[in-house]
Amino acid sequence: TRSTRPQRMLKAVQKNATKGNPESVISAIDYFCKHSEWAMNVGDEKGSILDSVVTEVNPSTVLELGTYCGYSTVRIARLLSPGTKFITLEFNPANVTVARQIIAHAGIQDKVTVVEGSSGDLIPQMKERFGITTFDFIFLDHWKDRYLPDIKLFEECGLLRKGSVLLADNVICPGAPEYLEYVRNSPRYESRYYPAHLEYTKVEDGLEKSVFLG
Ligand SMILES: Nc1ncnc2c1ncn2CCOCCNC(=O)c1cc(-c2ccc(F)cc2)cc(O)c1O
Ligand SMILES: [Mg+2]
Repeated sequence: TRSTRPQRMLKAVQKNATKGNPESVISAIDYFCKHSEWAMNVGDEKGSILDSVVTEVNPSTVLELGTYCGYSTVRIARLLSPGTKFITLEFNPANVTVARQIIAHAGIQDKVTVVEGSSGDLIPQMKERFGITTFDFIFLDHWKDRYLPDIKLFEECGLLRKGSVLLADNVICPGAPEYLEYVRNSPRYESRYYPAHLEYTKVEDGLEKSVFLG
């Protein structure tokens, strides 16, 4: 049967990227998406903003919601200090399989744990299953209508501390209007919008960075 887009992306990485070199994996995926097939990776423009926020926060604990093929996972992991606890959640088992292989090709498999499941089920398990007290940095890139319920879940589960940074992809396209309204109007967050474009297109999109104030 016909391969899937993530499988074709994996083949492109295995063919064009140098094993153990995260930068070459990132470039190979961006090249594939620009010249072969568009895919919903955060991409290079928004990816550079992601890089700068991760570098600024220098987190000890990281959570990513929505691994997909592992592109942003590799972007984040390559910037983390040794010993950082990094967990990424992916709902689709076929994507988990592809992501693990792309992450392994980049050589950062020891820096991150890929967990299969939905955010609503897994977030309440973070403390008991992974020994997390709070997350320093959270990247939201999963179902856009889960952003708001999940940020409330983080609060309820005591997974945020004063200064925790949440960075949300696609707040314009596909959009997360209820999430934006919440973080921009809540006294418990300091929010800032980073304008950019939908990955590999000229369509307007951007990232919202929200700092939990405690
Ligand atoms: N652990 C978890 N818990 C819950 N749900 C989970 C999960 N893990 C995965 N999922 C399921 C959702 O995963 C994918 C979410 N991402 C997107 O849908 C997305 C879509 C576009 C896009 C598409 C078409 C256009 F025309 C324009 C834009 C662009 C993006 O940058 C996107 O990120
Ligand atoms: Mg996205």
